Amino acid sequence: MKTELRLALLQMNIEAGNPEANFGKLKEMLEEAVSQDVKPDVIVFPEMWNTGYALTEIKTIADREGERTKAMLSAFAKAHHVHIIGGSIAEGKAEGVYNTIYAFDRDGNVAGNYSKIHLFRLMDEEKYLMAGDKPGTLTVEGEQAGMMICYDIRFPELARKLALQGAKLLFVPAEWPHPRLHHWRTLLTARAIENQMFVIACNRMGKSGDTSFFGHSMVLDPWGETIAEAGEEETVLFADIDLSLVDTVRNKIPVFEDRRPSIYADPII
Ligand SMILES: O=C(O)CCC(=O)C(=O)O
Repeated sequence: MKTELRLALLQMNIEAGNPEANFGKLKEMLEEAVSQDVKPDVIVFPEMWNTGYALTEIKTIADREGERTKAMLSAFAKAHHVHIIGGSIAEGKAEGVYNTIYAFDRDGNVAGNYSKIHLFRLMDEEKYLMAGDKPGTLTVEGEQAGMMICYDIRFPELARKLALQGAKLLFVPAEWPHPRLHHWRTLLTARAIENQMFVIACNRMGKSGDTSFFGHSMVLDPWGETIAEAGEEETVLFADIDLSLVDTVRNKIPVFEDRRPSIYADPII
């Protein structure tokens, strides 16, 4: 298993209500990511990349059971022998639409999935989307990893639960808009420092109605240092990480051994 990994984050524009255009854009950016001399080991996309926040029509345009997305991403992962954390999609199910990540291993098998637990009321998500009810985990190169989506990063309990389950990496697809860049950077950095894990956060850029999204996709190491950060433009952000740094940091400052959950933790954490 490799410990040194090259990551590629597809910081893309998303056309609200136009899955055809978004599938086309994603395909172009995937090709760009794998056309480099040094191939990525893991590719990550933003939140709701298939439909954007076209919530009033989301039931009609959501991907039924994620079938189209799974077919495309599984084939790509297998063809290029790459892990894919497939951003999130609007996924249509009998009971409603979920905001769901599908992740794939290098052979194109589904490695994990996660439906957003915390719906963001400022964008009316709770009126149109169903909330997931379980944390999202997977393994990447034999190491545990977790998945959260956008607003979820305001809930440190979820990241801590994933870290306690062994996650060394946390993937965060997002559609995080202006003006809250300070919150984005600070919350991601805090999740990395307090859990001593890599945080890999892929945000969209571009506009949707009156809302503009600032990009600034980021990769943070277990010290909370920024390994890579994009600007506001459409781009593939590359970053090289060494997973062994997680154990180095956890051994140096043994936060997980020093916890006193009997004093302050909710009994279910
Ligand atoms: O929490 C925030 O400020 C942004 C969250 C958000 O845009 C989302 O979850 O879609």
